[in-house]
Amino acid sequence: MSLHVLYRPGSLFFWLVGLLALLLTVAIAGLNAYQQLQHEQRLQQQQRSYYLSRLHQELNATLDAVQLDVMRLATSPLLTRYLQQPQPADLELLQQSYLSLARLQPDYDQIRFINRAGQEVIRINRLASGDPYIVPAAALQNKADRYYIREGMRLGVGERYLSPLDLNVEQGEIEVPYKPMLRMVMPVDQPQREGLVVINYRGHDLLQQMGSALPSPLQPLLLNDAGQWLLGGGSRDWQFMFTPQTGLAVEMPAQWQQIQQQPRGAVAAGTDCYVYEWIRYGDGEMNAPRWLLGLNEPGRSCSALQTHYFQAGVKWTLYGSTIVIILLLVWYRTRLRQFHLYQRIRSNEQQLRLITDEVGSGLIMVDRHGCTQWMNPEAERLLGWTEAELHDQVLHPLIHVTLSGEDAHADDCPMLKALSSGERQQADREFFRTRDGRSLPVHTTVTPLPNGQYAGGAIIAFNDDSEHLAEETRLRRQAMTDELTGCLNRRAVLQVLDRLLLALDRQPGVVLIDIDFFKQVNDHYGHAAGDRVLAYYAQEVRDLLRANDSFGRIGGEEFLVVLETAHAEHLLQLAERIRSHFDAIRCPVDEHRLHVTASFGVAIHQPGESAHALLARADAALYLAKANGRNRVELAVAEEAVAAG
Ligand SMILES: Nc1nc2c(ncn2[C@@H]2O[C@H](COP(=O)(O)OP(=O)(O)OP(=O)(O)O)[C@@H](O)[C@H]2O)c(=O)[nH]1
Repeated sequence: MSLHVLYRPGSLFFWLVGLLALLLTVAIAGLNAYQQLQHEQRLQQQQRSYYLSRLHQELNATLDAVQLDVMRLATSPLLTRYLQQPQPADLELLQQSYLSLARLQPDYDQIRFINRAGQEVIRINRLASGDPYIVPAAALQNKADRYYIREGMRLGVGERYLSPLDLNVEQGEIEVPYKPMLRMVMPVDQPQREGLVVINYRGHDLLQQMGSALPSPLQPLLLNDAGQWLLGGGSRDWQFMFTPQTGLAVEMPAQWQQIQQQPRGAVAAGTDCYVYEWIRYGDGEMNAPRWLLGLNEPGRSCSALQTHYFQAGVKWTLYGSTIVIILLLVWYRTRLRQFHLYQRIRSNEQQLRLITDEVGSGLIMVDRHGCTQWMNPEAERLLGWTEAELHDQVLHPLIHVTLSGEDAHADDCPMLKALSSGERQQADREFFRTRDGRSLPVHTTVTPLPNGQYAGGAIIAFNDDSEHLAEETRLRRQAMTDELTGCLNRRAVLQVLDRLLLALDRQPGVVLIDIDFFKQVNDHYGHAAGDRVLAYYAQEVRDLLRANDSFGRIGGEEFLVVLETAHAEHLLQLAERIRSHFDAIRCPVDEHRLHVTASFGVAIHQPGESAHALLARADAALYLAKANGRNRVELAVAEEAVAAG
């Protein structure tokens, strides 16, 4: 009957579980956001690498073509022959071949062969229309003071030199419109240094191609080794040609520091993000400047992804936490309800226990097998057993007995009937064996239990019926007893006779006793004295009878003795014994001692004879005794004898 709960709502355990769930949610949201971020970062990295490599390829492809041409010109057999034996015809052939190349490559602004003294030997220029032409010998200049000539002369055999990318300067002035220019130089060695082949490459197309290599809104970036803008800086492009102190070193020194230290990376530039990579064209035989190649992601900060996923992480953490908190609240509410319910059940249980403790009936609960599960104090008191002693004991064979104290049959057990039928059983009179072996009369009701833990079991409610039984017995006895004399009354003694007549193996006999002249006792001593006489002689008769004999008062001063089995002689002897006893004794009434006699009519039952006929014959014998002088015994004659007489 006791209930248990594991924990209260709001207990430490509850909040620990809640906290754990919250932490778990935050951890899952965080981990998820972190994994997503990593995935996105990988994708972003791949995308950036891809776009950078496209720019790089664009640059390489263009410069490879220039390099191929400069190498072809520098190692030309015709040039070798001319240098060994200078012939005007070979010079002209060389000029024509340079001119042809210039026609094929419109981006080649100039193609020159310059001797080791820095003097131009062959020079192809372009007109404003773009058509190439051979610069006449008179217009050829000495370029020994130019930086690219000095750089070229310092190269080893087979090496090349690529100049920085800058704007073309003509006669000390920056040519307008701007003409971005690269110079690729390769020495000519036969085997000693004879001079240099120089191709001036116009970078305009290359920069344009790089500009269109990226999808919008990405923009290519190209800066020189000093961080000065060549491409992608808008108005800052080529600014260094006019003002040397420009570029990233000036614009954003902190980021420039980082850029210089890292071969590749990304830096924030205002609201933009610059993704960069340091590159250098060519292999080990190419002496080329370092460039900063990059792409600009306008309007997108470098930490956009982290910010996005941080915000997503925070958002999902908030969502998750909200859901967890709602679930916790729902859980808390449910637990609270359960707890209140539990408290109510416990309080009901306590009330029920109080009620069952205080109730005047014994209560026993059995399970479906009839085994005791619980009993109240009254049941313990009535039976003398404790709950612990009877717990799980099969109840019926232990306590259910018959009136005579023998074990009751299972078919007659109301508890077993209720368990098997599921119907309430009521029994007005059963007997339970107490612990000390007494038979306790009980009034019992057995109610099956339909639901709950003990479904299929039953509650046995019983009350001590001892007093009721005693009262019943007293009333029954009273109903059979003659109040005045204490012997059986007329109805009871005649019932005894009727019952005996039904038993075939018996031959009952009767003695009818009538006190003589009783009227005179009444008349002389009073009615109360008469009563006392009646009681006195009735007791005297009782004393002379055996236990099996029945004795009752059937009329005013008339009594009947019924013997279960009798012979005429035996019956006559009994009647005579009573008669002589009456005659011999005196009944004390006040100061008097009364001598009272009686007359007796004796009859033996004849087969088939009714009680009425038997009594009629006894009455006839009594009448005869009265008629013959009273204080005597007369045996009734048999029916045939009466008929014969
Ligand atoms: N005191 C008392 N008298 C009773 C009781 N019942 C009947 N009587 C009286 O018993 C008397 C019976 O009288 P009778 O029938 O004439 O018989 P008797 O006087 O005994 O005469 P015999 O039977 O012929 O010897 C009556 O006076 C009744 O009133 C009783 O319970 N108590």
